[in-house]
Amino acid sequence: MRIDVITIFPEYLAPLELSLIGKARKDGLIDVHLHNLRDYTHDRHRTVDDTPVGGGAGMVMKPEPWAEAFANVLASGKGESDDGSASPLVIFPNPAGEPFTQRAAEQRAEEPWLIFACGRYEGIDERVYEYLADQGVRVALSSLGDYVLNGGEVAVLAMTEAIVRLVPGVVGNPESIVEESHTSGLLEYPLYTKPARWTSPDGVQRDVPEVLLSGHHARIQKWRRERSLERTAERRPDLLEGRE
Ligand SMILES: CN1CCC[C@H](Cn2ccc3ccc(-c4n[nH]c(N)c4C#N)cc32)C1
Repeated sequence: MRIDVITIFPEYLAPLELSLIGKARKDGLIDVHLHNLRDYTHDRHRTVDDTPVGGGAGMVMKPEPWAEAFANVLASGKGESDDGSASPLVIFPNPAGEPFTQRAAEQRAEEPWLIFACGRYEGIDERVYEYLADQGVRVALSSLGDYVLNGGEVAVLAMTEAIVRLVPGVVGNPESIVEESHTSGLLEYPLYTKPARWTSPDGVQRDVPEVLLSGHHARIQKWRRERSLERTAERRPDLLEGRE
């Protein structure tokens, strides 16, 4: 998988060199390229924004630098993708976008080439989306959640982690991405490790649930499913709507 990120803050994406994603890059499972949108400006101040037409607060990102950046990234990616024919999915993190869910992460993990476009200020001139679509580029607007961030970079970090961990070979034990929250459609069951009895700093002796020490896998599996259903009903009843 190739991932390109266009941003005015490439340093925000430094965490993509760390941990699981960093190792996937070293192992050649993914190829990440960062692009500074300001490199596609031609004025002394490297201007990427201007006032909103029609009035309103804040600034809007100008279309010209984005068009130049996409022309460059699309050309460089086509040249480098394995069969040269991969067509990218361009993802704009956007609070007005479709919710980014585990299902969306699974779908994006199938893509050979993703381009993330990080907006800032009040957002990007609408004509950029229209222009890309008219060029036949697949475009998706995805929202990380129902709250307002200051730009797309934090969303790209989260989306990239959720997507890349599903790429075959990235996570050592594929089993560990099967039972987790949201993959099964339910919230994850409570987790415990050793010691079986922990005396917490307040002096309370806290035991691991007996069933987990029984070695009886069917009972353990039943207990875990019951706890998942219980906490999903309590914290996220919306996930249970429409289930059998
Ligand atoms: C006051 N205005 C309101 C509109 C957004 C402006 C900041 N901004 C500019 C580009 C941009 C991209 C994503 C997000 C964002 N916010 N929340 C999420 N779940 C996002 C996602 N994905 C936010 C962004 C600030």
